[in-house]
Amino acid sequence: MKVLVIGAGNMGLTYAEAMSKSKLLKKKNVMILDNSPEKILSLQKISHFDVFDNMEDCLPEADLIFIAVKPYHSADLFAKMKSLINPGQIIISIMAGITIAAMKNALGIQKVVRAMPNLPAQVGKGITSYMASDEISRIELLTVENLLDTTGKSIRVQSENYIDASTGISGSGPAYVFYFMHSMMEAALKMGFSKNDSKVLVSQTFEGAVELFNQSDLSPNSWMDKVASKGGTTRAALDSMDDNNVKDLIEEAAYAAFNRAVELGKEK
Ligand SMILES: NC(=O)C1=CN([C@@H]2O[C@H](COP(=O)(O)OP(=O)(O)OC[C@H]3O[C@@H](n4cnc5c(N)ncnc54)[C@H](O)[C@@H]3O)[C@@H](O)[C@H]2O)C=CC1
Ligand SMILES: O=C(O)[C@@H]1CCC=N1
Repeated sequence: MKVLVIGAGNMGLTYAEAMSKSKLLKKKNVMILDNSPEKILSLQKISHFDVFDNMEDCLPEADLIFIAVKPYHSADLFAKMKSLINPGQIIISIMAGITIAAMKNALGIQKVVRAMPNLPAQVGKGITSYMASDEISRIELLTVENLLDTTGKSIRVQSENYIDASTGISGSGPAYVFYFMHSMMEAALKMGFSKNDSKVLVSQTFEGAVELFNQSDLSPNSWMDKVASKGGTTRAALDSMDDNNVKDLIEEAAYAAFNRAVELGKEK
């Protein structure tokens, strides 16, 4: 099996590396295509898979094609792909918003998977939601799932609405966590800690809290109660967050990303 990744950016490169290191594919079975001359130059220096700058040299060879360009580059890309693609090939798109119907229509093919991964895929801790068109067989679906899982975990959903929704939760979610980390690091700096100590205090707090959560069945609320003593410091912080509607604002932010994903799918 040969896989072509189109777009050697944050996500495309992550998938190419994860797949080429996995037992599913040999290094030489992963191809990567980009149209940026600088990207090609840097890839040729470091990468252990075949690098291409010309679609005609790689697309016809591929059984499976990962599309990892920005949504606003998709129309141009589809126009270039259309005459080279064949109906047996499987497309896996990780582009936010771009629907299965739009890809089928633009490429004139039927076997399409739409997936929404996230950036922790770079360290094998990604979470991907995905949905496949009916024309993908069970065996093909298993292969797709195995490839997606080279970057972490995955869930299959039955409606594309959940792909847009998961964009608002897990796709964009790492940035919300970094936002929270940044705010806590700023507070630590203001309190007089060095940059390095601020970083350690915050990162270890996040890592420890996530580990506690993962190793138990307790809800986040139950864990909050374990940290907060009656009349104590944590209660003062949580009350301040409640008074400022932080919970509602976070929910609103997640919905803003969800709605933007839906909008992206409607843009030409
Ligand atoms: N960055 C993230 O955390 C996530 C991104 N995504 C989705 O992944 C996709 C890629 O995002 P990033 O990797 O962050 O973008 P990026 O900008 O890092 O990479 C995109 C790459 O595509 C290349 N490219 C553009 N047009 C091309 C063409 N016609 N042919 C070949 N190569 C072309 C660019 O030169 C660039 O190297 C986006 O559609 C985004 O919605 C999904 C989940 C998470
Ligand atoms: O911001 C974006 O549009 C992409 C999709 C999810 C994460 N990054």
